Amino acid sequence: MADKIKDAKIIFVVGGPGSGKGTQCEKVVAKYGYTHLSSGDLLRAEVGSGSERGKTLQAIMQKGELVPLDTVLDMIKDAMIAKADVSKGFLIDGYPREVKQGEEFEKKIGKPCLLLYVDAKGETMVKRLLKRGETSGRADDNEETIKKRLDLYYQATEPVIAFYEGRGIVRKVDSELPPDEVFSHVSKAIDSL
Ligand SMILES: Nc1ncnc2c1ncn2[C@H]1C[C@H](O)[C@@H](COP(=O)(O)OP(=O)(O)OP(=O)(O)O)O1
Ligand SMILES: Nc1ncnc2c1ncn2[C@H]1C[C@H](O)[C@@H](COP(=O)(O)O)O1
Ligand SMILES: [Mg+2]
Repeated sequence: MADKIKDAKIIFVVGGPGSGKGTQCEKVVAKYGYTHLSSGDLLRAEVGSGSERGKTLQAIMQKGELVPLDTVLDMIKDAMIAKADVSKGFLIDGYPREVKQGEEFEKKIGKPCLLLYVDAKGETMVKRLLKRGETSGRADDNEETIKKRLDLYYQATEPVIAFYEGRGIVRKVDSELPPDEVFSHVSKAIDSL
């Protein structure tokens, strides 16, 4: 089954909570027709299904913690396989969250050709998430959980960027700029592939 995706074009989209990963991915989908898979969205879909597994996931996500690696990797892999025949490339948004996740992804799925690093200041991310929380309905868009998500990002996810910098595949975009300006830099990174 995994043979179907072994040669797929894979882009990791990494950045802090509220940095603008999802916003940029939507624009990439519109321009390049890539398949956008957000690990957070896949997990929220499972929560929304009302399953027992969803209940366990909800409790973890509400606390701003990471769900177990195998759970999230299996979900991504299944979603990739489901789209393999029609996909021009995959945007994996919100994964890897820690170096181990990247290593396991490469063992079970394949290697990324690009890591798009969506960078914004901590205070900007907090402001954006509090604003988003007014309408998002996301249980983790509240002050207490945002702080935990941000701390975890700096502690566990920033080392992922350093790891892939060693491979020369990281392109950093300044997400303090307006979304369309950020996207012009994202486009340059993708066009350089
Ligand atoms: N460049 C930008 N300038 C101003 N606002 C932005 C920008 N990019 C995104 N936003 C807004 C849209 C959302 O309301 C909010 C968070 O963006 P979003 O794309 O959902 O972040 P994200 O996907 O990185 O967050 P999360 O990790 O929580 O899923 O900020
Ligand atoms: N890659 C992931 N590993 C573990 N947990 C994850 C991953 N992606 C999402 N999650 C959980 C934990 C996050 O706080 C929530 C929301 O994710 P988001 O990318 O902000 O939508 O889901
Ligand atoms: Mg998102």
